[in-house]
Parts: sequence; C-alpha cells; structure tokens
Amino acid sequence: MREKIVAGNWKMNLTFEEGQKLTSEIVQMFRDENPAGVKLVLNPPFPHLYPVKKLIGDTANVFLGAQNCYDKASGAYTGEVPAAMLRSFGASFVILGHSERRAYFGEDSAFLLAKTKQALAAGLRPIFCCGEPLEIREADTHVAFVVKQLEETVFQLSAEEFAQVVIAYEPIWAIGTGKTASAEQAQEMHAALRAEIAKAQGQAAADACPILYGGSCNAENASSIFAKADVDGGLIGGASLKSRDFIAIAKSF
Ligand SMILES: O=C[C@H](O)COP(=O)(O)O
Repeated sequence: MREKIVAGNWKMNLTFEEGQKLTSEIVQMFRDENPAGVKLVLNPPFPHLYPVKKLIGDTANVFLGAQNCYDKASGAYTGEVPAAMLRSFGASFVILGHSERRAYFGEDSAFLLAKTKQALAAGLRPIFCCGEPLEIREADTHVAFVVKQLEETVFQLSAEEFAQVVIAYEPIWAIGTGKTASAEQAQEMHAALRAEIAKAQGQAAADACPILYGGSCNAENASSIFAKADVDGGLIGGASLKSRDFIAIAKSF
C-alpha cells in the first residue's frame, strides 16, 4: 500500500490572521472527519511555518511543509532559507522543482538536484514537481519531457535518498487555469513515470513512490483523478486555501 498524500501549496497568499484561521479550520475538520489513511501536508509561505506548526500540534497525519529551500546549509546568503532551519522549525516536507520556481526564478535541474540533496540531508522529504508546458503536450512529447526532468534530478539520488521522495506531476497548462488534466491523462503520465522509476531506481522504489497530481485539482474532480491506479494524491493550489474544499479533496480516495 503506497502512502496517500494531499498537500496544499498556499503559494504567495494569506495574511497571518488568514493563515491561522485556515489552519485551525483544516486541523479541526481533519480531526473530526478523519479521512482514513491520508497524510495531509500544509505548505504555507515561510513566515507562517512556525505558527502553523503550533496549530497542527501533535495532530496525527498532518504535516508541515515549506515551498522552497536553498542549496546551501548556512552562511551569507541574504534572503535565503536552508533546509536544516526549516526542519528545526518543524517542517517535514519541502516543495522543490515547482514550475513557478523554474519559470520565474530560473531554477534548473543542477540547482534543483543540489537543493534536493540539501533537503534530504536535513531530514526533509522533497515533494518534487515535474510537468510539461502546453506546446510540449500538443507536440505529444510530454512523457519524454517529464522523464528528462526526473533523470536530471531525483533519478540521480541514491536508493536510500529516493525512498524519501514524493513526486508531483503538474502539467503547467493545468496550473491555476481551471483546465485540469483528465483522469486518463494523469494516469497515463503517472504510469509512465512509475515505469521509469522502476528502470532508474528498481521496482520496489517504483511500487513505493507516491506520485501526486497537481493542476486545478478540486473537490469536484479529485475523486475521479485519485481513483486511477497510479495517482496517490494531489498537490493542491487554489483549492487548498478553502478549508472545506481541501478536506473534501482529502476525503476523495
Ligand atoms: O502547487 C500546486 C499547483 O501548482 C496547482 O495549483 P492549482 O491547484 O491552483 O492549479
């Protein structure tokens, strides 16, 4: 049985008060409604991390994640935040390789691999994102494009390191657009990635690796996507900012 994970990426949203309200509601609903066997990960912006962790407390199966970390352990890197510091403030996960980081901040595979190694060394589990732009999808080269993103990054890890990795497939054309991939499109890619993981890291690693879908996933479409054999949950943007919707997604397995 693979882990089922629903991770909320708040992106660059919410004031302190809004973040506290949202977290309190999510934690309470999760406790009351107890979606069976699901791990929930809240990934707020950096200033929210510690207060959100305080609200999560010792709630079973609810974890804190960050949206980024740097590729150095410490030092004179003004404005950056290292993985070990995130861990010391209670984070368990970190999102890396998100298409917004790749596009707006020029993050390439070498940098992402270095950041991934830092995260793992600090005891953080990477939620490693991959996904193709629309023109690649239309050219029908999407599987090769996404496989290359993984070959240049997480497939370089040792078996022990890779065992901590969560992969998130996020077709860029579906992010924040309201245009979600169909369940069949998600399954096609997830199955292809699992087959490539088997080649790169072995069948046991492929069988164990959670692969999440992200891109306009919401309370309405989550159950059809999560029903697919190789979809192990979601990385949720917009819908993670609404407590009722986010919990509904967590109950969609
Ligand atoms: O990290 C989350 C993804 O980018 C999906 O965002 P979205 O659910 O708002 O489309």
